[in-house]
Amino acid sequence: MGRIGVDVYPLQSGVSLAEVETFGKFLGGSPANVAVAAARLGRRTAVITRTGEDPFGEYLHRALREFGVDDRWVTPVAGLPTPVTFCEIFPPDDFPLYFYRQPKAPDLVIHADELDLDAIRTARIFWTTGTGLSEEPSRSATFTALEARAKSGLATVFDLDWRPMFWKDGVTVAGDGSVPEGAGGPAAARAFYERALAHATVAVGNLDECEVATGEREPGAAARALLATGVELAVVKQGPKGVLAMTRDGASAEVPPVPVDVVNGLGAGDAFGGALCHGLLCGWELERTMRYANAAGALVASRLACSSAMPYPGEVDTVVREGRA
Ligand SMILES: Nc1ncnc2c1ncn2[C@@H]1O[C@H](COP(=O)(O)OP(=O)(O)O)[C@@H](O)[C@H]1O
Ligand SMILES: O=C(O)C[C@@H](O)[C@H](O)C(=O)COP(=O)(O)O
Repeated sequence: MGRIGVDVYPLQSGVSLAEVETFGKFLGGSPANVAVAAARLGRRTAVITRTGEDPFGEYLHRALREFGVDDRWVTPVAGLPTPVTFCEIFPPDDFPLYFYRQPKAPDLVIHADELDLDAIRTARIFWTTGTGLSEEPSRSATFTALEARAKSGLATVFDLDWRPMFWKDGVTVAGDGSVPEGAGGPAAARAFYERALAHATVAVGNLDECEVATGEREPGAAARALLATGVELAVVKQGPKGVLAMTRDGASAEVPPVPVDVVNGLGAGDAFGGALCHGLLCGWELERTMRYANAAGALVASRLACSSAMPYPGEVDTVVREGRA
């Protein structure tokens, strides 16, 4: 549940958008990418989101269906354009994103009373992200969905997904923990993140995101701080440094990165997420799941796109086996 948009990515690397001449068009938006990634690995997936009532919205429906992702819970919002996202590609580690989500992204207009709570309750995995908490009515809808999951005994993943540009800065959280509508910044985000994590069983984030959510950026301390919010599994992604995961019952797995020639690091986290879902659904032990997700992330870092670059099981198996993407 959450963000969707059209990624308009340069077909030239190492140049600023001012110089790019040609672009490719891809389905994007982190949670939508995660659904695509899990579908590529053979899972039955769906997304809950909204698009504009425009040709890009139509494209996203078509792309979801082509990827095998159920689009029945994707509805149009009249009067708002489908968001587009540009990036610049400066390998190996600089990939600035330029989000065009004005005046408001349709995916932040998800209303709680329009949710199919039966479907949300019974999904074997429910995945949502921090961006959904950045504005109303999406914030309340995200909490409603998470609350519906709370006693399900099924995996509920909260992806910290910190995108500061979606949060309005400059207003601090009031003493009672409430935040005026439209106010934001990391302090406000943390209060909402804590509330979301209280309903989640799995937390996943990169180091910047862990710092926003917990104040910690040393991987072990961040994982422990996430566990302290009540989740059963904390996953700290470290980009080219691999991943650390810890469970509430004391297990941990630290997996080194798979060496890779990076083309575009964007989407690695979402590939990782889809593979994490696959490992959880397979019931694999922690270390195996982390190695698999790590390999899926590295594979997408070696490719230009996000959604259409998500790997098939044979590709991930080969990287796990050979230790190189
Ligand atoms: N340059 C890279 N080399 C090898 N593995 C990578 C690289 N970038 C990402 N990965 C893998 O993908 C995972 C997610 O990437 P990361 O950049 O940490 O997430 P996000 O995209 O959410 O910030 C990493 O934990 C790692 O397993
Ligand atoms: O998340 C977005 O809205 C932009 C995405 O479309 C893009 O695919 C991306 O940045 C993926 O995020 P990541 O996997 O966390 O790098």
